[in-house]
Amino acid sequence: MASETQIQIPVIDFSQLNMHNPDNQSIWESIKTDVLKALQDYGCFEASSVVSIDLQESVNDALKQLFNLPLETKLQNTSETAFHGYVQSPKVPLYESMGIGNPFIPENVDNFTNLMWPHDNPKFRWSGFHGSESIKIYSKKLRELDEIVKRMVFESLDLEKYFDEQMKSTNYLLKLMKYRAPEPNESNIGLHTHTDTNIMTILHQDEVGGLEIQTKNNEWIRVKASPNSFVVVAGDTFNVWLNGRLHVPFHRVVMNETMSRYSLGFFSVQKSSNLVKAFDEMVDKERPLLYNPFDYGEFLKFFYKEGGIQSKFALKTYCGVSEGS
Ligand SMILES: O=C(O)CCC(=O)C(=O)O
Ligand SMILES: [Fe+2]
Repeated sequence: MASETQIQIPVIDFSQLNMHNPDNQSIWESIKTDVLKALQDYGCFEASSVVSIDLQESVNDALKQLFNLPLETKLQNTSETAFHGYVQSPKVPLYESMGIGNPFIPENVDNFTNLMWPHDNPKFRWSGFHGSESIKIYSKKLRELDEIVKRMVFESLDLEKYFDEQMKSTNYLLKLMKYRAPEPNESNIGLHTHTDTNIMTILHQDEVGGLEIQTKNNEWIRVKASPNSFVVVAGDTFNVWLNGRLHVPFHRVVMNETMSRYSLGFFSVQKSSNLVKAFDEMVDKERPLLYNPFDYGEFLKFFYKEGGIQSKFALKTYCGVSEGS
C-alpha cells in the first residue's frame, strides 16, 4: 500500500509572537490567517519553535524512564476517566499510554510522580528530578499554544464572546505514549485510523516518526519528525462548535522502524457538564445544522462501549442531523 507522499502539512512559526515585539499585532494577524486556513484545508499544521530543544530532550528522557518502569508499577496508575490511567490493549498491541490530567497544575504532576516512584529518592525519579519540573514547564507552554490557536480561530470567525466560557469548560490531558517496534510477523499499525473526538490535540513525536495524516483527497501524509515542533490537530468537538467549518483529519501511527517510538499528546476536552453544540452564529440557511447537541460524556460511552470506535464516522452516527430532517 503506497502510504507516503511528498506533500507536507503547513508549517507555522510561532516564535515571532512576543508581547515585547512592537510588530506583534501584525504578526498575530498574519499567523491567525494561516492557522484558520490550515485548520480548514488540512485540519492540522506543524507549530514550530514552541519549546526549546533542551526542554524537549528532557521531556523525551523522562518519557523513556517512565515506560521503563516495571509493568506492576505502571498498572498503579488507574483512573475512571478514559486515557488517564495506564492503557495497554490487545487491539493495539504495540501501544501503551499513561495520562496526567491538567498537568500545568504542579500538584498533579507531583502526585503522578509519587505514584510511579513511591520509594525512590527524588534524585532517581524522572531523569534525576528534573523530569517532573520539565513536564510542568512543558505543559504550561502547550497550554499557551492551545489558547493562542483557539483565540485566533474564535477571532477569525467573530466568536470572541464565547471564548472565555469555552476555555473555562475545558479539561486537559497530557497523554504519554510508547509504541514498541513490531515483531517480524506482526502488523506495523501502532494506532488505527481515527479522528480525535476532543476539541484539539497538540502532538509531539520523537525522531522515529510514524504519524500519518490523511488529506481531504484521501492521501496519506507521513509527518516528518522534527525535534522541537508540534502537530496541532483539530478534533470533532471543535468542528461541532463551528458547524463543520474545519477539516477533522483521520490519522494513524505506522511503525516502519525497528526502534520503539515515543510520543505525547496534549488533549483539550470539553467538560461533560456542558452540551457540545454549534454556536448560533455558525448556523444559517446556507449552512444548516450538521450535528445535534450532545453530552460529551454520553458520546464517549457510545464511542467506547457500543462499537463506535470501530466506526470511522462515530460522531455522525451518534448525532448527525439526517438530510431532509
Ligand atoms: O502517537 C501519536 O503520534 C498519535 C497519537 C494519537 O493520534 C492519539 O492518541 O489520538
Ligand atoms: Fe489521535
